[in-house]
Formats: sequence, structure tokens, C-alpha cells
Amino acid sequence: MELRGVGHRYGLRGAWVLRGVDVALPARALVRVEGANGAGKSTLLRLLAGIDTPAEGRITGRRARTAYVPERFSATLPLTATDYLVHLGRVHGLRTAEAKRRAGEWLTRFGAAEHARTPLAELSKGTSQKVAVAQALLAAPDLLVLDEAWTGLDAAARAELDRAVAERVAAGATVVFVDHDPRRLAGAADLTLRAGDGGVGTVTAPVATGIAPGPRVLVVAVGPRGASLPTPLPGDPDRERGAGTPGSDSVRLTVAASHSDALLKTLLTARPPWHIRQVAAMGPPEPSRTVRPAGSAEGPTSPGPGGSVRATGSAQPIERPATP
Ligand SMILES: Nc1ncnc2c1ncn2[C@@H]1O[C@H](COP(=O)(O)OP(=O)(O)OP(=O)(O)O)[C@@H](O)[C@H]1O
Repeated sequence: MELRGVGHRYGLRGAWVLRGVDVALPARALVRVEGANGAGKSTLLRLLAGIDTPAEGRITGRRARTAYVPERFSATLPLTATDYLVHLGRVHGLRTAEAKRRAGEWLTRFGAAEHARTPLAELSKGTSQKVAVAQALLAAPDLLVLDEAWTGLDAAARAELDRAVAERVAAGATVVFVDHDPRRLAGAADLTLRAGDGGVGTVTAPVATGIAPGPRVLVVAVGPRGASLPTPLPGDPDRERGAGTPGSDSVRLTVAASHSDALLKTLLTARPPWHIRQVAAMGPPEPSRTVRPAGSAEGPTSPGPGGSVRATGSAQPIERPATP
């Protein structure tokens, strides 16, 4: 998805909030938007979600399914939580039975199952927010836009949303979020955009998964014999079965460093949990396989469009408390 010369202002004669925004959002990426109050973060998110149309410029390459969680969710429809979710699931093209199943699943994940039959107007602020987040995740969106969506959620639901975000990215989605807590998903963003001075700047370069090698992390995890790894795993790591012990299985996972925190969290919070035996930063990546566009000459090691590079190199232990 690409923004070219995008600008926005409220009203024909209003002051420009954003101008000249040129940004490319990669697929399978977590994108953080930061900036001071009033810098235009929510404006940018609404443009990305397609809620508002830019006053100038173009947005191209929109993903098929987009979902948005606003800063404030005020549900005034005379529906129960489940009926509302099923209705939105239908809007997203799901069959009623599937929408019902997913509504129940997401309400349960966010600890709101007991409010499935509660009318929206009677929900507490926090539970309303859980419904708002559930409606966004229900349709497995390719673009998920979260405007301070964690606000008002209890600790368990905040952690669940962290996990859901990692799952969406691992599944190939772009997740764009704003949160005033700088610790939110700290270190996990592939790209950070800074809104301010009427524009949007790129703070960190995007990691185009599968194209840029980037630093990688080795995680050795141990689980009960025969236990399946949780799915999906953030960052879609390379996996290799290791030598287990009686009653346990060991697996070596190699993942982009930007996804390692989310991967560890997913393993540790799985049911049953996986124990982390080793976490190690990989040495400088050496491309072992290069795919070039058809007809291109032998040349540098960077892959062409659609190419991939597998990182190799020796593992360097990094300081991280590991569970036994
Ligand atoms: N619907 C609207 N009508 C008129 N002006 C608006 C509207 N929404 C936002 N603005 C203005 O646009 C500017 C940017 O607002 P925006 O909400 O995008 O900033 P923000 O960075 O998300 O702020 P915050 O961190 O306080 O949430 C502000 O000056 C705001 O007053």
C-alpha cells in the first residue's frame, strides 16, 4: 500500500493537518505511528483505513480486507455483543454460522464471553472496547488499523491483543497502530512513522520480510513430547527439530529479530507453554540462496523482487532471561 503526496485538512478552508506524505507500507509488517498530541496520527490512521478520503494525493494498493479500531467506540445500536459481531462478520462476507463461531472465539479470548448476550448499550467501557477489538479481528483483516485500541482494556486483554497483532502480522497482514505507551510492542515494529510539522517522516527503514535479510535470532524451545507448536508463530520462523529428552521435544526456531519478542511471548503463553532453553543473536547474515528475476545477469547477492535470502551465521548468545 502506497501513499503519494497525500494531504488532509478538515473542511475546504481548514488548516492542513498532513501534507506531502509519501509512504510505502509493506505487507506482513507491524507499523508504529508516533508523534505529539494533535500531530495528525489519528488523521493518518483514518486515511489508511479508508474512513476519510485524502484531500489531495493518492493511496494505492489497498488490501482486500481492512479493519479499524477507533480511539473511542460508542455502540448505540440496539444489539447484543454477539449480534453486533455477527452483523459485522456478515458485512465482511462471513456466513452467519462462521461469524457466530468467530464472535464466540474472540469474546472468549478477550475474557468477555459472559457478555455475549449483553446489549451494547449496557456494556462497561472496557468490555465495549473488547467488542470493538473483536469486530476488527473477526474478519482476519489484511490491514488492521489500531488507534489506541489498548486503552481501557484490562491487563489480560492487552496481552491478548499483543498476541493477536503478532498473529495477524505472521499471517501476512499489515498492522498499523498508535499507542501513547512507548512500551507497547516495543522493539517489534518493522517501521515507525513520525507525524509532525504537517507531515509524516519515516524513523526506521521498513523490513520487507523475505527480501531484506536483517538480523535474526535463534530460539531453542522445549515442550511436552508430541505437543504442537502454537500456530501461527510470529515472524513465521524457520524451524528445525532438535534432540529432545525423554518426555520432551526440542525445536530450534530462527526468526527476524523484529519478531523475536512476539515469538517468545507466544511460546511462553501457549497452552501448554513451551520453555525457552536458549535465545541467541545470529551472526552477520550470509545469503546462501539468491533468486533473481528471470533473465537477470549474475551479480550482487541481493535478491530481486520475490527473491528470498536465508540468513546463516553463527549464533551469539544475547542477554535475555530464559526460562528453565
Ligand atoms: N473531525 C475533525 N474536524 C476538525 N479538525 C479535526 C478533526 N479531527 C482532527 N482534527 C484536527 O486535526 C489535527 C490532528 O488531529 P489528530 O486527531 O489526527 O491528531 P493526533 O496526533 O491523533 O492527536 P492525539 O495524540 O491528541 O490523539 C488537530 O489539530 C485536530 O484538532
